[in-house]
Amino acid sequence: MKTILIAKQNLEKTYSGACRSVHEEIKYFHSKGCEVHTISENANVADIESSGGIPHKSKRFFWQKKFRRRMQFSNEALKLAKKLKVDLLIGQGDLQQPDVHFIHNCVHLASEKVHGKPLAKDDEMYLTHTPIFQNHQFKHIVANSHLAKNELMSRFSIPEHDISVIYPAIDENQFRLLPIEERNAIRADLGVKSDELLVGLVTSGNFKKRGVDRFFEAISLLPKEVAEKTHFVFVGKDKLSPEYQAILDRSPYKDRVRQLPIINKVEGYFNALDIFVLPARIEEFGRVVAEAMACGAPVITTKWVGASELMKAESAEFVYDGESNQTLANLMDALLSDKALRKRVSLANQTSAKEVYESALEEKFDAVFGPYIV
Ligand SMILES: Nc1nc2c(ncn2[C@@H]2O[C@H](COP(=O)(O)OP(=O)(O)O[C@H]3O[C@H](CO)[C@@H](O)[C@H](O)[C@@H]3O)[C@@H](O)[C@H]2O)c(=O)[nH]1
Ligand SMILES: O=P(O)(O)OC[C@H]1O[C@](O)(CO)[C@@H](O)[C@@H]1O
Repeated sequence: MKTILIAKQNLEKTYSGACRSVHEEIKYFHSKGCEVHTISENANVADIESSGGIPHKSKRFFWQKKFRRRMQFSNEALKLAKKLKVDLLIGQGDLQQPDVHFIHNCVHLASEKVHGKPLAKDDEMYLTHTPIFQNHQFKHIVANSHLAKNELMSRFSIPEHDISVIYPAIDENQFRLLPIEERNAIRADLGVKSDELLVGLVTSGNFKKRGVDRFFEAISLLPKEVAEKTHFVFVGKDKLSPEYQAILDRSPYKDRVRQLPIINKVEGYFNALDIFVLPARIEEFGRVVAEAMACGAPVITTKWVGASELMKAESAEFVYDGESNQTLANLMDALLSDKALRKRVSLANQTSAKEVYESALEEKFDAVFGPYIV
């Protein structure tokens, strides 16, 4: 039996896309008969055990600066790997010398896209990620999109054969189109009347990265008759900054825009929407896009979102470059004004989302991990 150790500093957050990836990895290796251990500072122990993992808590060096703390975590993980005599050590961007690295964030590109400047050389994330890629401190990388793979190849000259793309998956039993009565009940609970429409942006947080400001600006640019029959919602753990609140306060439709709380059954939000919007400056994959597609939402997003790679044919017309808020407004208007178009794009998205169903993941993992677990 092979022993696997998966390291990630934080394994507590249920709304984090990277944590969800770790659960996919645990379930896969467990299903292959491996003994799967995890190490993290914080863990949702019950969840890890129910996925088939054996959780270990690393010491928390909370008094240390962030980067030093990351290095301590990395060392703790390496120590445990030695003790358990693991056959395969898997990192998620915060382990310095894994066998295989799942990369969730392109921190250098993100700094350029979100803040308009290179990542500072003393930034915690620069110090953590740069040596891994520059010094080739891995045997293989799993990137969560072609966008991420291309970035790693072009910035760090990593050879193409060292990187596989495996899109994060969606649980098709959770993220699916609900019966119309249930969808209508959720909409009614959200205060949407039968002749009104609902547009939403759902994310884990980091509103600037996800372009929440662009969403607000575009709402203001909608034709009055369209905006006044539509509700707009955004979901994420962050509080609006004063700058973003000011954008909203200037909007003629500010009373139609609301933040909704993070809830367990997030698929209810996707099912309630007439359009899902993610005008992100960068999103390496963006599970929320795939989840919204599987729940039948037409999606508007940018070419800087990895999951836009799933959007085909007519749906691909709703992938834009992210720069112009007028373009975003026009795309929203086109969908809000045309029920038949919404229906076509919804059906196309539901079909495309099948590419990332959890049931299709085993084959993709086999291709990468087969040689490690035979
Ligand atoms: N339960 C619950 N989950 C939520 C809620 N809001 C968001 N989430 C969940 O939080 C997850 C967010 O995942 P991503 O959209 O992928 O973003 P991320 O947390 O920043 O994840 C990072 O890693 C991912 C996996 O590689 C990447 O897909 C992503 O681009 C990013 O780099 C999704 O599964 C989404 O359903 C909520 O209200 N309730
Ligand atoms: O959203 P989370 O769960 O904090 O994880 C984000 C990911 O970003 C990193 O902090 C940097 O890539 C990783 O360590 C982690 O896997």
